[in-house]
Amino acid sequence: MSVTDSTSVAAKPAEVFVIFGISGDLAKVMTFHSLYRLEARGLLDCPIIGVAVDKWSQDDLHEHARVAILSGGEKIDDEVFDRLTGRMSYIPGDFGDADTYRRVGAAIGDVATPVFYLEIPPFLFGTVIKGLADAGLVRGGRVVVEKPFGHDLASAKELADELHRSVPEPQLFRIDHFLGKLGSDELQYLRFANTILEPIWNRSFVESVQLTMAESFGVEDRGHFYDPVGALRDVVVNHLMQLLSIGAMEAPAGPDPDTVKNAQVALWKAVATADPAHYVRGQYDGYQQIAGVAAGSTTETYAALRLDIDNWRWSGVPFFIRTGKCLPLTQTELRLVFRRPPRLGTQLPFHRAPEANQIVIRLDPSTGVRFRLEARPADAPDPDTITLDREFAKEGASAPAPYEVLLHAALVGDSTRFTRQDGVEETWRIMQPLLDAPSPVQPYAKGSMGPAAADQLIAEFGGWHKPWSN
Ligand SMILES: NC(=O)C1=CN([C@@H]2O[C@H](COP(=O)(O)OP(=O)(O)OC[C@H]3O[C@@H](n4cnc5c(N)ncnc54)[C@H](OP(=O)(O)O)[C@@H]3O)[C@@H](O)[C@H]2O)C=CC1
Ligand SMILES: O=C1O[C@H](COP(=O)(O)O)[C@@H](O)[C@H](O)[C@H]1O
Repeated sequence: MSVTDSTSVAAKPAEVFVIFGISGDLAKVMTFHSLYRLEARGLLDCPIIGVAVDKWSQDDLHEHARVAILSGGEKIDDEVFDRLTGRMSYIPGDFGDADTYRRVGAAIGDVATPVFYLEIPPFLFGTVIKGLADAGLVRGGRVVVEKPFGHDLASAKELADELHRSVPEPQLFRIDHFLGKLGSDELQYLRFANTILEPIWNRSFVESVQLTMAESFGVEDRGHFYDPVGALRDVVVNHLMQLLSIGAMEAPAGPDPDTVKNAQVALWKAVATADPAHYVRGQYDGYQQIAGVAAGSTTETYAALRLDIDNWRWSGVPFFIRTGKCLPLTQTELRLVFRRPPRLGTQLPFHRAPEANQIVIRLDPSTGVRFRLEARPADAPDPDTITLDREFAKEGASAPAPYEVLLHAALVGDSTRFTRQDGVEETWRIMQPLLDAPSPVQPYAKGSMGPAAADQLIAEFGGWHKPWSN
């Protein structure tokens, strides 16, 4: 079976959900809370078994769940909480010990469709997957794995080879939480459901595209994790490449998971490998003092790069990507900058050349769309740029969080929002030259928009636009 074939596993709902690593940080910040919210919405209907090394009692498990849900900002409804904890149990065990899998097997019984969620460090993926496979537990079920999927192209292939020895590709669900974001859906819908947008979403009308993921916080509490990784591996090769594909791909020819993924992969295949000459790396002042950061570290906390897509839709339109920690705001957006209009043939005595139109799709911190247009306000001497903004959700409205969306999709067996191995390899292929020949890292002040060199990267295309924030 090839890595591009994931349709052969029919979408059967999970009969049991087994979480390896339930004592970890991700479970604390995301999993318990997401499961609670799914329970509240009536979307859970199978037992949940947590597995980790710690010797937790059933009460410990419930207490961890309660603390995690409360610290996620949720007000606990006792009836929902009791229903959730009523379906949860815990198995302590060493991931390297065959007896752990025997006990998991005894707990799940002879179900045909178990779902295993591996929220564990990646060096343990192989051990746990082999343990499950050797114990005959994977069956017709699914194994959900967390990022990172390798640290470069070669290691991504090695990891896949290791996983495929125990679990075929169609049964592997790789999480990229950007695919669970509401904004990713909204961007797709906006693009393909509007007759006035699709015809202009190409090189005939668009001059350049800017993708910004700015974060106002640093990595103070996770220097150990971040320092060997850096911005390119942490968010560009995965999250921002997903966003790029959704913003630039052709409309999928159908809604089934493989057809959607084929459209994404086709887009990535058309992206030229990145050029180190068009790559700027930055590091915020003070980063080196963080616990867990190596002395003299050259890890980037900021990355800006240019990508070129060699296909009929995008040839000649540069895509500029930037992301950074400790920037002035937290905001993620995709911005299309259109070509300028020609000289105006109007008789009106206007002194100002029109600006290029822009369409901005914002994904975070809230979702929305902005149109920047030229207009002639009645009360002004000259025309001006006006903005037409629309938030996609009412303030305070609570949409499903990405992990809620993704865990539910894994439970029901819909693989559309999970990354396929050929896509993983394409995105590493694009970034590999930047890993092989990283440009020198440049310092930048906390609260700035990154190093000045990033402005040079985009200077001939009008510079970076200030992100749309409220
Ligand atoms: N934390 C986050 O916000 C995010 C994490 N991820 C990914 O999710 C996965 C899990 O992350 P996270 O929860 O932060 O990881 P943790 O380090 O908190 O560990 C997760 C689980 O693995 C166990 N574990 C860790 N190291 C070992 C070891 N050497 N031997 C045996 N068990 C071990 C932990 O046990 P114990 O509790 O006893 O240490 C825990 O149960 C990783 O792949 C990470 O990249 C992805 C996105 C966000
Ligand atoms: O995976 C990661 O993503 C977060 C950003 O995700 P968001 O949903 O909060 O926008 C990033 O801060 C983190 O460094 C990275 O590991």
